Amino acid sequence: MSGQWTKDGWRRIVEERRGQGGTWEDFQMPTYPDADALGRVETSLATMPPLVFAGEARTLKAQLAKVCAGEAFLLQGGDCAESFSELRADTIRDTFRVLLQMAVVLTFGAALPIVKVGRMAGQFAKPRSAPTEKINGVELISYRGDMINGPENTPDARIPDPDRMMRAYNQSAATLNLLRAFAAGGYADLHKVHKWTLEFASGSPQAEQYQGLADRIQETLAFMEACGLTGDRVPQIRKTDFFTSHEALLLPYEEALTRTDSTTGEVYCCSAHMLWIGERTRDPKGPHVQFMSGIGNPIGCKVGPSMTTDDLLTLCDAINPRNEPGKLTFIVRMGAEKVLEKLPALVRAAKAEGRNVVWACDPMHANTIKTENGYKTRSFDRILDEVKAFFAVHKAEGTHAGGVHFEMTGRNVTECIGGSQAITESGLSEAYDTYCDPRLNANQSLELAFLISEALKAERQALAG
Ligand SMILES: O=C[C@H](O)[C@H](O)COP(=O)(O)O
Ligand SMILES: C=C(OP(=O)(O)O)C(=O)O
Repeated sequence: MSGQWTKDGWRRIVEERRGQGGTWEDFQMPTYPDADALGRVETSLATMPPLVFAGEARTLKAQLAKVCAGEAFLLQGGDCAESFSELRADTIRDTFRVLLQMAVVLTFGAALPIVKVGRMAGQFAKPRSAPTEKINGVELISYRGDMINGPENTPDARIPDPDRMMRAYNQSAATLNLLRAFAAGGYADLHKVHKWTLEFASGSPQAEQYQGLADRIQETLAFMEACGLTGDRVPQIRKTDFFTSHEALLLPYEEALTRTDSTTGEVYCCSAHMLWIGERTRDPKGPHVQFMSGIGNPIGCKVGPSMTTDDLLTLCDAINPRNEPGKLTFIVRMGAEKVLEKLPALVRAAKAEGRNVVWACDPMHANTIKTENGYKTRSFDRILDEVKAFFAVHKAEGTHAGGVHFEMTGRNVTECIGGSQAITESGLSEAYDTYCDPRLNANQSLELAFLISEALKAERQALAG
């Protein structure tokens, strides 16, 4: 990137493309019909309080540095797309508690701290394969997430509306407020490990397996307390760190929430602790990489099968020029076979060049299929295959399989097929509620966590010889 970075520098790239006949949609952003209204929203967002504090983003970076060193494991998960109509305390709580359950399960397998990052409190913008979609024979502007336009199948709903950014900001603030309260206010206390089981999940094989684990944790806590190691002395027993993340796709919003940290003079995007760049917008010369190259937050970057080693190293230079551990997480989403074929060269190149990166596996995005009855879905087995392949590559390369990234929900949806609940294609219609892509439900998420936990345990035992 040439010249001094500024938070609006990405606009030059968009304008240059527009000068050549391109559009905002070329960069997965909308063309707003009312430019004045957009300007007004940007100005007022820029005066709103930040959603996160830069010091929290640095804490996450420090925890991710431990992942980079093989001393921790990253669990990142949440909705494909958050929605305005589903802002409810129980929805937030249910996703949060499944993430807590998964973290407990993974801690046992990895014998490592689990860094917990939600796709929550800001995941409102979606990249799409096409600018329009045909619904019941009518061509509509594609739905791009509640922060941009509405999901209803009418031409009016699909018009990009900048006021939606303000609503996304407010919903993110409310969600984050509750997440902070849950994380530090007693809900995440390990003594409550039994209470985290969701009512509808009780009786399932995962719930039973989880209850067994919860019993062991209760016994361990009683033993620790007998030894004087109470929650007052070990704060991790009573509360947890929980961070937020989303795809930083809508750059006018991200720019408006970008601030200079008064304690360090560094610039942070204060819309979330961690931001990621999507597979469709990771062009090293594109506006998204340009924007992300100047902010101090930990950054994720999706890595699909077309990633070249040159681009990977260029992205390291652009996003992490100081080669800080914990700054850059590559989130690999290739599909099971392609991971085995394409990931080794990328891992080898980063290793040979001494690049400090976290490697995480997103087994969702390259495994989407469309069923005969018209649903987008993902198969539990394919998801598991991709995770296994990701672990196998890192084992062979002598690198740390650092984490996992899921689209999941704490609700009892039927969007992905398979798992021990054996959801079938014909059963998808029972509770198919996603606004974009299919999510794992609570049981499937926990089941996957147990299977990954076994893989982590095997890795640990193999290393111990
Ligand atoms: O979550 C990822 C993308 O937004 C999503 O897969 C795009 O879906 P589409 O191919 O239906 O546009
Ligand atoms: C759009 C997403 O993923 P990808 O960029 O990998 O397709 C996502 O994670 O929501």
